[in-house]
Amino acid sequence: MKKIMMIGFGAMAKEVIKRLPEGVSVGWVVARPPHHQDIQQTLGNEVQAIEHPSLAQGSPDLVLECASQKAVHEFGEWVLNRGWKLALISTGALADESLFSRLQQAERTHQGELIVLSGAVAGMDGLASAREGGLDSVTYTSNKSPASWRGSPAEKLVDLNNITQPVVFFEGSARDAAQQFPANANVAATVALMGIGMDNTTVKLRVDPNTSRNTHTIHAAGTFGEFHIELNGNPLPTNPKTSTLAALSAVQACRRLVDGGLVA
Ligand SMILES: NC(=O)C1=CN([C@@H]2O[C@H](COP(=O)(O)OP(=O)(O)OC[C@H]3O[C@@H](n4cnc5c(N)ncnc54)[C@H](OP(=O)(O)O)[C@@H]3O)[C@@H](O)[C@H]2O)C=CC1
Ligand SMILES: O=C([O-])CC(=O)C(=O)O
Repeated sequence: MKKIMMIGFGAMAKEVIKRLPEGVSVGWVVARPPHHQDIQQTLGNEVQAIEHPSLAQGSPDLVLECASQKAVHEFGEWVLNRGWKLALISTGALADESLFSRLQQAERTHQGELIVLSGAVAGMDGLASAREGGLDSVTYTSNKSPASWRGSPAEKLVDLNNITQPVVFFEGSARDAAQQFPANANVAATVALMGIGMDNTTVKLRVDPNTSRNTHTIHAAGTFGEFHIELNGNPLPTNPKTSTLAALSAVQACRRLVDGGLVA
């Protein structure tokens, strides 16, 4: 049995736990104390609810971060310094150059592994392949409902309660998008990491009152040719910001623990 450590016990973590493949179980959940009772009641006393990975008894086969960019800052380096495997969903944390280089250093020094989950988008394998031949431009657009942007800085840029037409309220680099919208634009960072980087990837964030889906569009051009991907994702019923596919990408990472890396 492979044992994973979850960081976070919100909408995505709960969805991942529900869908864990056979042969994988949760050994530890890192969460703030108010969640501990819920964790023990839901998952039983075999699972350790802890405030920090250092409190874990034993070693996980994989640490799955499903929490926040802040959590990557708080725990990422510690986990990699132990030589553990760390899969990130809050990939926007890597827009912080200093954190990214510390995580890479820890990964190299301690033979840990830093995994960027593909999350809510598809096509990251093709984008990474295209990069090998040289990419001229990559543009990523995120289009979501007003509910998906609530609680983000979009509230100050557009009247989410009264819009009648789609509005692009942010256009800039992937680095700025990921840092200014930490709970909404991690995909911008993922696309940047797989393609032409945080400063050269153009990002547009758009609110659309006529959609209930999270639509991710990537346009990439380079030596390989050109591709255009549009992915219309269903949000999780428990969090309209978060696409179901993002949780499924974490489930797939768990499946690779038992099935090996044959199917990427
Ligand atoms: N890469 C991608 O494609 C995608 C990435 N995401 C990212 O995934 C993450 C999880 O999403 P989701 O589950 O829907 O979000 P939720 O807000 O539903 O849950 C996040 C949970 O993580 C906990 N958490 C956050 N920071 C910390 C911390 N520093 N220490 C301990 N616990 C922490 C929160 O605890 P508390 O209640 O105590 O605050 C909360 O329970 C988010 O960062 C989101 O932006 C989401 C979708 C796609
Ligand atoms: O789930 C999504 O649609 C994307 C998302 O929240 C993010 O990029 O942070």
